[in-house]
Amino acid sequence: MEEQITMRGVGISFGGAQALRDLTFSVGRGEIFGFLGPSGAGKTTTIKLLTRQLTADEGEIGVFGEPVEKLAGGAFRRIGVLSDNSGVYERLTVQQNLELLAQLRGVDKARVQELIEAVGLADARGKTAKKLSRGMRQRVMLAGAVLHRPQLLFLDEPTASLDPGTTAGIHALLRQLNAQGTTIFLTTHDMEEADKLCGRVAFLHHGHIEECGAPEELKLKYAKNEIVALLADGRRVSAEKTAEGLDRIRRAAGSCAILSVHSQEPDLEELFLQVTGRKLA
Ligand SMILES: Nc1ncnc2c1ncn2[C@@H]1O[C@H](COP(=O)(O)OP(=O)(O)OP(=O)(O)O)[C@@H](O)[C@H]1O
Repeated sequence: MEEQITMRGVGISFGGAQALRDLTFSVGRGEIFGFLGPSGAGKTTTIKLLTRQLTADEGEIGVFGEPVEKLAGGAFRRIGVLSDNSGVYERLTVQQNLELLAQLRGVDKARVQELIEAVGLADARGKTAKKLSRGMRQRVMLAGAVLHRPQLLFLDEPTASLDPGTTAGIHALLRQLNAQGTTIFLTTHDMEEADKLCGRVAFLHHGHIEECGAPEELKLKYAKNEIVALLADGRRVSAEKTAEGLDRIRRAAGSCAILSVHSQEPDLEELFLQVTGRKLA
């Protein structure tokens, strides 16, 4: 798979405190890659390194197959970023904000209309930015980040503290962009979001990747070697996930019907706790 992002042995410290150490991972073209970690784990710092807002103390960083320090202006036009630094002009309306950006990026106005609809702001297009709710503002910034159909999109906690409806709308837009070819690097501490959206996730803990893989793969890897049967009399019987375990359940059930047998798979939240010893939020 053509690599859009690579990091090898990357480290950075701030005033003697190591924020990232030996960070090594890559993201291939067309992926939605989730970078998961609690507050302070180093997620934003990683995005800043990948977008050249910071320089690493050690290691190699590549974007579009080139060392990040060699990326020229043209390459940056293929990148979109939504982060804490993203902003809107308070006195301009939703539409004016996006039209201004479109003009700066040489994007046609029809794309602005298309995105205003896609992020569900058609009714708010004439509202000035200072009157927007947090969720609306976030959607304007997201529309701004993807106006130019970037090949690679960095999203720093795109749905943090948004209501479920707005979150679902943003997820739909991200899936659509991804289907059209945009590779997405997304930080979050919402495990459900990661599970729904991401093909692969990395668990970041104290500036280091502790685990990386497809959510389903990780769930299987850390699945307890256990099956649980639900019996018709309401009992739950658990046993080892082997032929003997199944026999044991049959014996325990006796003449009682076995309604279901499930293997115990952890969700990503439990997995993160298991791998890092720490809760995500
Ligand atoms: N410019 C800076 N100067 C000093 N310390 C910094 C700077 N930027 C980040 N840090 C420190 O580096 C560590 C990682 O911060 P970072 O913002 O990358 O975490 P994060 O995972 O994005 O957290 P959050 O989810 O709260 O945004 C933290 O300990 C933070 O205090």
